[in-house]
Amino acid sequence: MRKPDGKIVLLGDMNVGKTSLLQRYMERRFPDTVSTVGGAFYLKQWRSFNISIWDTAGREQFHGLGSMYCRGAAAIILTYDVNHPQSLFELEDRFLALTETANNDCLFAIVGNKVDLTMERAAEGGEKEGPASGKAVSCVSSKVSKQVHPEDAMALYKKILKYKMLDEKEMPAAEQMCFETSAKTGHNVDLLFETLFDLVVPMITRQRAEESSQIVDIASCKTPKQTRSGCCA
Ligand SMILES: Nc1nc2c(ncn2[C@@H]2O[C@H](COP(=O)(O)OP(=O)(O)OP(=O)(O)O)[C@@H](O)[C@H]2O)c(=O)[nH]1
Ligand SMILES: [Mg+2]
Repeated sequence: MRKPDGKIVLLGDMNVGKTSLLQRYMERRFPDTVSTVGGAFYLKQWRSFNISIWDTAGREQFHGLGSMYCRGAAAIILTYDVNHPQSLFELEDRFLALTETANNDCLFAIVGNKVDLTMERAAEGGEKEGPASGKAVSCVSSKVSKQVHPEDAMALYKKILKYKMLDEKEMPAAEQMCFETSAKTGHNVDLLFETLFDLVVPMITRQRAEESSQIVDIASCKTPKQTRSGCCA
């Protein structure tokens, strides 16, 4: 098997939907999942590059493995559940420290999953009227209002850049790197992965160019003339 050219890692608390997002993207379906044990990866061919995408376990007992999976990562997808604020806090508290082993110029995406479970703002207003209007409230939705807003994710993104001492002007903007997704409906899932692939490919190309410029042509190196050592011959 050819060695992958780049690595992307999904991190985040258990149950936020990391495995489901990856399966939605790679297999175009939303199957039943079981909580991940350890980690697993898919290989994605993007243009002429081979990118590995690693799914990790969110369960606390596997936490120690996280930094191993992040080693050499070109991008990390920090995933939370838009209905559980704690899952966003955990990203900063528990998961950010695991990314120390990633590349120095590693990209970060912050992904709020399960938006399909939240109430559409448009559906809240519009047609819906109270008893005083004489119109019945037409639909009773089982959806709940969103607990975490995109601004919270963008604030975390900016915080991460500061923490990593990355220059905000040189990194992609928060608006580009914070996503709300649904692995169930597929909402924004392709956009998430393909935005990252398009950002990671130039990094791989740059890295290769740097590596090849550092290769020393041994054949062209002349053997230095034998000189007598010592200073007082
Ligand atoms: N409604 C809805 N449910 C989702 C979505 N994504 C995942 N789920 C459900 O959430 C549960 C957990 O999903 P997983 O993908 O296994 O979560 P995980 O983050 O991989 O969890 P760990 O492997 O334990 O870290 C499953 O029951 C999924 O079906 C989504 O976008 N919408
Ligand atoms: Mg999983």
